[in-house]
Amino acid sequence: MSFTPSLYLVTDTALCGDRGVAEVVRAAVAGGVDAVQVRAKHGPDRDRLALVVAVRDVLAGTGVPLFVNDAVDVALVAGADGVHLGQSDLPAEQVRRIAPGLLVGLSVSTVEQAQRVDPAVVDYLGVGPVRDTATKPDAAAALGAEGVRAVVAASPVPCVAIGGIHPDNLDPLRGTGITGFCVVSEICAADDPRRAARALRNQWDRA
Ligand SMILES: Cc1ncc(COP(=O)(O)OP(=O)(O)O)c(N)n1
Ligand SMILES: Cc1nc(C(=O)O)sc1CCOP(=O)(O)O
Ligand SMILES: [Mg+2]
Repeated sequence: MSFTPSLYLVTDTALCGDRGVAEVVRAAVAGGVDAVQVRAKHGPDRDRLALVVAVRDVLAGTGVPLFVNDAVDVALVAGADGVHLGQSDLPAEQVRRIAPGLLVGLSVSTVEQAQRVDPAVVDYLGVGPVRDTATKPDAAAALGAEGVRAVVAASPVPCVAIGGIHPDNLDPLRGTGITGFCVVSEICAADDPRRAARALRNQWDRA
């Protein structure tokens, strides 16, 4: 299956606040989000699993695929659709071997990393960061739109851009070859996540 989302939400539990991640996801999907990744970097696996299951239940019947950040075991136990791996996470080859039913996403921030991707084991790339972002202080150097274009050109699989993407800097990403883009804070920290998602989706679809 080819994974080519337009608007991919990556969750941040703290930014979602008292509303909870699952309710923010529900609103964001109503606004046009077409892929979701649960990214919970802190806390016990039991809590991570409960969060993924809650989001899975919100997404049931919507057709929106669910990814889990980093944790292949949690993705399998929760019945998620895929896992997103970074350059320091488990190698994609091994993950594909032990979990052939999961979609696999991989983070890249250089042309060389994209050139090394095996399309038999990786389904899509997260290319970033586009801009510096407080959401991931340990991200690589910002690529800008031209950097994203170069990485996408080197990739054998579909790419989404990530990192510091907001309405005021989205348009330059058009024409870089990405199929879509990811946001965390623009939706998770929004007063109205549905409206924020709808605005991003309309802006992107207005190609
Ligand atoms: C779609 C997408 N792209 C990139 C990332 C970043 O993954 P990683 O480099 O492993 O960093 P953490 O998210 O684990 O801090 C992502 N999560 N999703
Ligand atoms: C999770 C993540 N990965 C990145 C990468 O560059 O790989 S940047 C990032 C955080 C993106 O958050 P925001 O939309 O709030 O800037
Ligand atoms: Mg990771």
